[in-house]
Amino acid sequence: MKIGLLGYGKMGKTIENIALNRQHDIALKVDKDTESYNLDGIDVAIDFSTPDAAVDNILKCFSHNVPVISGTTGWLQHYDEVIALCKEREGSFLYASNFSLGVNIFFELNKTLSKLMANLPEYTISMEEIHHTQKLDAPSGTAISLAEDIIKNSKYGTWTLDAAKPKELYIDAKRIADVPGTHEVTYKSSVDTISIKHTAHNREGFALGAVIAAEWIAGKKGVFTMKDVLNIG
Ligand SMILES: NC(=O)C1=CN([C@@H]2O[C@H](COP(=O)(O)OP(=O)(O)OC[C@H]3O[C@@H](n4cnc5c(N)ncnc54)[C@H](OP(=O)(O)O)[C@@H]3O)[C@@H](O)[C@H]2O)C=CC1
Ligand SMILES: O=C(O)C1=N[C@H](C(=O)O)C[C@H](O)C1
Repeated sequence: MKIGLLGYGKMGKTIENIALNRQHDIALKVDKDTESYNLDGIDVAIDFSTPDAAVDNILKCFSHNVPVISGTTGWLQHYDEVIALCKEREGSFLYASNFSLGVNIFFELNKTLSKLMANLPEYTISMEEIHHTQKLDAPSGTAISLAEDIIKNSKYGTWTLDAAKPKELYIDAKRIADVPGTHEVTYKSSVDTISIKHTAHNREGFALGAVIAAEWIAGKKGVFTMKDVLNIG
């Protein structure tokens, strides 16, 4: 498969190694200095760029009829318009806030736990996410996905980064050098604490999931999620 890497930073380079090991060609590498790029002959594009660049990259793939998967976070205020354009242009698109198998299992655990806790208002829920200091967005896309699933089954109407808003689900977004990505959800009452936690040890799980998703979407049309790829949940 000929892969185009839209974004060739920490994730783009990790994806390149895994894709080459799985016998794919990296036919295009795009970074901030790329003035324009040509998608001719690309089977699937993989976007791990920046919050400001992701939407343009994705729309360009729709225009050139190239299936695209995106792991870039921090652009979700445009998600609905991107999906509408994908459908209008009969494109192929998959966004995941986190491509790792472990986090996708963690998403399912989080949903199950939130349903079990739905009628127990004595528990206060909070979240913590920790990432490296180069990360541009906060909270992480993964934390937003977890929060949205918790909110559906809780008294909270929205999430917040402000600990002084007790009616909202608090996400403590910490930035510490070299941390690839840690997420924890905690339910606390006066008598006990329940918590679930996922810790990424490196970026390889994210990158392998992205390459598996790229292999899966090749030749398909539509809007997909990692649940379609992994057949879980
Ligand atoms: N969904 C998931 O599983 C995961 C998602 N992420 C997300 O992926 C994104 C990238 O992460 P990471 O690789 O760590 O970040 P990096 O900062 O290491 O890489 C970003 C890359 O995007 C490039 N870039 C900047 N502008 C453009 C543009 N207009 N078009 C194409 N590329 C551009 C940068 O170029 P230059 O090098 O020249 O600056 C750089 O190569 C982030 O949003 C992050 O949150 C990260 C890990 C897992
Ligand atoms: O920027 C990162 O590094 C990561 N970003 C994703 C997110 O925002 O959730 C996924 C992962 O946690 C690493």
